[in-house]
Amino acid sequence: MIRTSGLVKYYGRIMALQGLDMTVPQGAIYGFIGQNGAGKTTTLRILAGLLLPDGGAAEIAGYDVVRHPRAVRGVVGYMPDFFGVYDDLRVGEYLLFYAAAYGIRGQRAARLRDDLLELVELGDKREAFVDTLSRGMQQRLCLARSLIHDPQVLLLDEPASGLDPLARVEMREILKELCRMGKTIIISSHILSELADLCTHIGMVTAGRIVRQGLLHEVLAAAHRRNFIVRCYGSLAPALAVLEAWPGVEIINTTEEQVEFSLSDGPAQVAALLKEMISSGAAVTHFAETQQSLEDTFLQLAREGDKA
Ligand SMILES: Nc1ncnc2c1ncn2[C@@H]1O[C@H](COP(=O)(O)OP(=O)(O)OP(=O)(O)O)[C@@H](O)[C@H]1O
Repeated sequence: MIRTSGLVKYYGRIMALQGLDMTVPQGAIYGFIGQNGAGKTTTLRILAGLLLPDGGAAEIAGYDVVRHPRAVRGVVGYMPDFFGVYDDLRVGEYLLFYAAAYGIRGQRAARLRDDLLELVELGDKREAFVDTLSRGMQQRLCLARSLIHDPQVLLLDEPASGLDPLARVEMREILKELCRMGKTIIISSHILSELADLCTHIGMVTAGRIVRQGLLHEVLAAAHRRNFIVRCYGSLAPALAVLEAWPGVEIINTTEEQVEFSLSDGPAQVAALLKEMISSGAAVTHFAETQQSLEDTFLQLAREGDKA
């Protein structure tokens, strides 16, 4: 449905995209996760046909974004991370204005306006001035605007940014409804946990490259190193010496009381490691696994991506 290969984009000397390969299957809600400056907006703008790449290729619903920009704009709805609203324009007029830009007028436009306002739960705000809406309502109006030409694909740049928790839940419910309607959706965010219970797929971008992508649960499972904490009675040095020599161990943090480390091995290796610590003289009082948060998983993936 959406595919980029080796996508490259420069801003002057800055190489914002460094060969980005993205694959988004039809009907997916694809969480496009990356820290500030990773290249999310640049990728989405290229996919929306608003920016030309300097190298590589991108295709949406069979259309090449460089060779068929008009066709691409017809199948894509784009919601930017920053958008302006107009003074002295009512909510209903705002949507009619965008409908007219797509050549939709008259009764058809009025019906569309009402249906879209219903979908984004702004039915009772039709006559309100756009600049009096709350941030969450403006985001939903912008989403309605991006749906005006019934696009198959939605590109949403940080749609939940600046929203309070309730407004986030409302946005999430609308996106799930759009997914049920058969849309393919890319949502960018720098917060993995924000997308984890919404997305079917995930792509993690670091420094202009995708470092992991695929089904959400597969990406998380592949990334899932397990974190442990070990404490000793007396010196930690014997335990630390074993950890430093053990293949696959990454020491995360050492204090006077404890060592925190991560390991990707299964239970047999974990047991062997503990046994080795004890036989090398460590008086282990505590050896336990800690819960790794989604954010930790993301940071770890980003680190692994940087090393690759
Ligand atoms: N118009 C521009 N001129 C110069 N550099 C730019 C421009 N737009 C983006 N960049 C740079 O390109 C890189 C990627 O930026 P991009 O906005 O695509 O990242 P992002 O992942 O969307 O970040 P954010 O979450 O902060 O929006 C960054 O280093 C950024 O500073």
